[in-house]
Amino acid sequence: MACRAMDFAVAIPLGICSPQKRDVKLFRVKCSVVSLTENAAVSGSGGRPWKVSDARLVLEDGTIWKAKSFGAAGTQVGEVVFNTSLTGYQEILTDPSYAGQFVLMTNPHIGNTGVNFDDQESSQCFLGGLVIRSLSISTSSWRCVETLGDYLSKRNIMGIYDVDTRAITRRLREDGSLIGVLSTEESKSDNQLLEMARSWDIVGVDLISGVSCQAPYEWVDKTGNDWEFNTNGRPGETFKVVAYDFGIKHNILRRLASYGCKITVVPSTWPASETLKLQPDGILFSNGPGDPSAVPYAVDTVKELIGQVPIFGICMGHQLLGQALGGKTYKMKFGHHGGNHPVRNIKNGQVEISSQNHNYAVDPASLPDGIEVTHINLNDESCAGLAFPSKNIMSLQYHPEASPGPHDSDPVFGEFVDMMRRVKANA
Ligand SMILES: NC(=O)CC[C@H](N)C(=O)O
Repeated sequence: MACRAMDFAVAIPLGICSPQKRDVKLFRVKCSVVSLTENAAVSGSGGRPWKVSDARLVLEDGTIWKAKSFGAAGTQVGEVVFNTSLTGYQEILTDPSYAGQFVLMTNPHIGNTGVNFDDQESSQCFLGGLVIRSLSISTSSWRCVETLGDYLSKRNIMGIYDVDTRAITRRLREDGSLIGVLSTEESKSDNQLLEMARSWDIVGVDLISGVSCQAPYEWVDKTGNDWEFNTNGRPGETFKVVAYDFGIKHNILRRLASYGCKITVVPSTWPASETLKLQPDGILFSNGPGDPSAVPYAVDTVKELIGQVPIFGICMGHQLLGQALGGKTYKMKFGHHGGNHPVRNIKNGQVEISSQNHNYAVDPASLPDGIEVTHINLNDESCAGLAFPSKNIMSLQYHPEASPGPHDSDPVFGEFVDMMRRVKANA
């Protein structure tokens, strides 16, 4: 890695700007830049380590936010959601549940650790784009293999920076998630982009079919020894799990493998009858993008499998279980997205600091008798977990596989294994 001192022009906002007009002052500072190669530091114009060009984010409420682009150029429509994680931008970029969405990071400083290929949650970026306040002018991490900008460019994902993310977040908190259009194309007028935003919708769209695997496969990767944090109580026996891929994150598979599961991953449309032929000890319904009401075929599959073998649902999987059990899901105002959301585990009274990414939730009042709410989101008291003990079902609305710093939610994988062991022993 090469390290050199360079001059950079840095835009500093003077006070709070209106969305239409930025009042910025440029001054030059001396910075130390760590680049991946001698040339990579000057991949953009004017000696800057990133490409600089004008971009706009046009929201369906008619506001226009001037920004600079990095990553891919073009025009893209999506739903804007804000994520309160301080870091983990790479896991966010590769979480298939963000398909169709622009992720706005509330942490203003993004990109400083670059990107590595070990932390990916899937092999692709499915999100619509990334919206950040400040793109780090230097990249420094022993694990880094690429800058964030280069990573996005190669994957044709748009990013914008130098935008007032705090003001947009406040708007989303007041008005709820909004559809927006990101564009680097000067030929498109503001009105054209606004029209695009207003004529697009994410509700009712099956986004799962675009992210699920095409054919079943066996998961072989394990949580590497360096990263393993839970070596206690590992069962000696192996449990066969079929994992439905609605947009599955690799760490769900790694944590299941770490707890002794042998996993077959199957596509979202995989018939229940074929799953039962594999004689699994348990079934996992994964996370996934979009509206659970847009995938009735998945709800039908879940219905057919309920009561057959122990089931664990995560996020979209939890929502599909909620519907399959006769309950309703609803769209939240701006959802939960971040690595620092408190959840109360009602079973043991403990509070878990959790990773979350969802815009829909299960309405617990709509569920039939016998189903228990096991977890509550402490930010808004919404349902964060369910159990249906008589049918050996458990589910979480958030992401126990994520390691947003704490590993508070990891033991739930052990609970799933215990449930499979119990059922196997009584068979
Ligand atoms: N992470 C997920 O599985 C998200 C579920 C669903 N797409 C939602 O937004 O609520």
